[in-house]
Amino acid sequence: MAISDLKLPQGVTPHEYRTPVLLAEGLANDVAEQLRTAISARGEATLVVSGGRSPVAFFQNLARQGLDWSKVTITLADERWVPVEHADSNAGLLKKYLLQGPAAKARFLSLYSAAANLDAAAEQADRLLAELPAIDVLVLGMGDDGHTASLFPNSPNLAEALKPDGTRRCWPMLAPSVPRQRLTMSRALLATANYTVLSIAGDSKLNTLSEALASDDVAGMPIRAFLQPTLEIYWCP
Ligand SMILES: O=C(O)[C@H](O)[C@@H](O)[C@H](O)[C@H](O)COP(=O)(O)O
Repeated sequence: MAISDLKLPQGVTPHEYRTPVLLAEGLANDVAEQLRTAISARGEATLVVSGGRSPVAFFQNLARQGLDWSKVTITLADERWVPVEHADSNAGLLKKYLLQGPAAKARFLSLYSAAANLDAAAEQADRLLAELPAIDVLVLGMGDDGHTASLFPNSPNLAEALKPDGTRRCWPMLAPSVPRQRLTMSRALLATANYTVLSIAGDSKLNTLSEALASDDVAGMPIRAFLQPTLEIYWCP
């Protein structure tokens, strides 16, 4: 199966690449172009990315792009509630692969804080995100269970975090896998992005996407909240 075999809703555009290397290059070029356009228009740009295992090559390619990184604010769609030195920290991943060379000049906003507990950390991140300028580019990933960001099926707070008109920007969430304690941007905040990308690789993610397209039960598979105009889906086998 290829992404061209799926019947995508109007306004959801597939971008197919032959290999993960080509996808990482293509996505980095397109994201950089969006950021340059935002800087020309407003004098600044805001990028929200996801963590996980797959975005490393994309981050490395993006860090090499010529743009005025001092005008870019970067933050995460979601974070594991662990300090930046921890192997599972998404901020740690960004520091290692994206905030390097000229891209180290970007302003990074961390969702993580060493608060008393996860709820307090989410409240602190919520206050921080009130300062986030308009999101120009959002890059989402997707898990095989249909989660995106840290909007996990069956997590406490999921219904609140998925409210299309919710006013809270960050929620504490529990993932089924370690580290379980997560912080996620709400659906309502994520939905404000001007250019939204879903970046996925491999057949199993394509099967998950196909399953997600077959129903509109958003709580069952939170990625469904984003399978609507406008979304750019980057995929490679
Ligand atoms: O911190 C995280 O884990 C994420 O932001 C998460 O939503 C991720 O994007 C998906 O789990 C897909 O991860 P992979 O792309 O590594 O498979």
